Amino acid sequence: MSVPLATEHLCAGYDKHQVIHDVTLTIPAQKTTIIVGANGSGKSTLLHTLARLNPIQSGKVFLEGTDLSQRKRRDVAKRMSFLAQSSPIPDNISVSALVARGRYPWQSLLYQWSQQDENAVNEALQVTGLIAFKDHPVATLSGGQRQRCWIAMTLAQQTPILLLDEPTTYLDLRYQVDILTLLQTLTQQHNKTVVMVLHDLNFALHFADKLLFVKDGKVIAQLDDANDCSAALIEETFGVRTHLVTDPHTHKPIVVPHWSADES
Ligand SMILES: Nc1ncnc2c1ncn2[C@@H]1O[C@H](COP(=O)(O)OP(=O)(O)OP(=O)(O)O)[C@@H](O)[C@H]1O
Repeated sequence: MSVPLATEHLCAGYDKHQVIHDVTLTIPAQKTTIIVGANGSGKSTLLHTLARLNPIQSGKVFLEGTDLSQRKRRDVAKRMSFLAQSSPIPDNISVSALVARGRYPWQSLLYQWSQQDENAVNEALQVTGLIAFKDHPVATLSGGQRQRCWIAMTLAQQTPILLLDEPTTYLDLRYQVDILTLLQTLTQQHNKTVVMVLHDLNFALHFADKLLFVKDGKVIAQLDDANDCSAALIEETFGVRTHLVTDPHTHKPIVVPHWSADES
């Protein structure tokens, strides 16, 4: 099985401003990789660069063992989908029409809308709990429901690799758990590879098979086991003092911030 995504000495950013510095990493196949780090540390820039939405300044990104920059656009879109932090909603678009946009790499002049496209859209609506809203205009939905539409669109693309930038933004606790569980099911039962940025450290520690800690544009730790996370690493990454306790059910760590200077 080839490595879905990897970087070698990757440097990336905006014009002359370098944000990502010399990052070498591998994304494991059919697992969930979660990128964590402070605001402005470069998580989104890294994810965008993996998705080829940001130019590489130096170094390389490899998609399934081949140089990403050499792959054709449509070919990349069949292998890898990307959910941005926020996107403008097209005017008057319905939920099912937005989700159907996820099918774009599979369409061509010769190959128009098919039963397979219809099934992919319905399945994506089903798993995100949106069937009842399929004919509603997206603009009339709540922030959380809209977010589920975007996730459904990403799922409808039916790619083996999914990159998601903070997919649980706006979601209440139930849908945060539901969406992260759904993404976990995709890796465990449907052979998908998921890479996402997540702000909630406890969800990250629970759901990640691999954790990437980003600080000042560098990946300062790549953990294959959440139990290798330490309060020292969290303090280095976020500048916050914490202690870790073990969840008695999952045996995974839970991060508890030190609420006052008295806690040492
Ligand atoms: N389009 C852009 N043009 C120029 N600079 C940008 C752009 N997007 C981000 N940056 C800069 O790159 C740096 C990293 O930003 P990035 O969005 O990657 O961080 P992040 O870790 O995802 O932050 P957050 O947690 O707040 O979403 C910041 O200094 C930011 O100002």
